[in-house]
Amino acid sequence: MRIQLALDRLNKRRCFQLVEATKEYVDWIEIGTGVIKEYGMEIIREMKEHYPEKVLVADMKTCDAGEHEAKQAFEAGADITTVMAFSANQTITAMLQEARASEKQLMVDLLGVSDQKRIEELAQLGVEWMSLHFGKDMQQQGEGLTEAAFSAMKGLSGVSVAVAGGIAEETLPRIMLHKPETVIVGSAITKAEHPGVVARRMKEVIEDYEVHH
Ligand SMILES: O=C(CO)[C@H](O)[C@H](O)COP(=O)(O)O
Repeated sequence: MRIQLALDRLNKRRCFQLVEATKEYVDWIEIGTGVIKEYGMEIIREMKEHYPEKVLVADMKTCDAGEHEAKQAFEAGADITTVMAFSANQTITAMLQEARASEKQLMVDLLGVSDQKRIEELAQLGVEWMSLHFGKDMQQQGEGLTEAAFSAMKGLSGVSVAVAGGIAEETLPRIMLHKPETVIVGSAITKAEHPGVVARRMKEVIEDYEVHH
């Protein structure tokens, strides 16, 4: 299990400070959608230049014009770009083709999509990464990702799972039970008084779980 640090609702300077403070404990770096809207592809380029060893996720949340947006993200240095699960199959297929041509990857964001048929259809299209996502605004009310959401992912062959949405030190143990390949953590680290300390503790919790399971 790896940690993907999600950089959302932050200015560029703070994004770089947070990566510097947590880089020993996080595996992947995500430039959040709002940060991309603010700074464009430039921040993807700069982050990759500073941290070439890190897998860089551009959370483009594409929903149309897939080929163009995948090219944009990959050419800027992203290793993974994201697309919304409700997008047309043509969008997803075009992005998968771009990803394969550049030897990069596509992650499908399941925000708002829980239909088993759609999830299976995505797998059949050749999607290799899906993220179960409990949205920021939904986090104001509700208990987070349900067992049903995790169940929908069971039995899909060739699909790696990421989980996102309000994951914190307290909720991490419940998430780990489902053994996702990637745990996406934003605010719990980026809004912490000591981001490096929280990232280290979360990494330790994961490592400890992996030793014992
Ligand atoms: O994609 C996102 C928001 O759309 C975030 O990256 C994801 O939800 C993780 O952030 P947080 O831990 O703060 O919820």
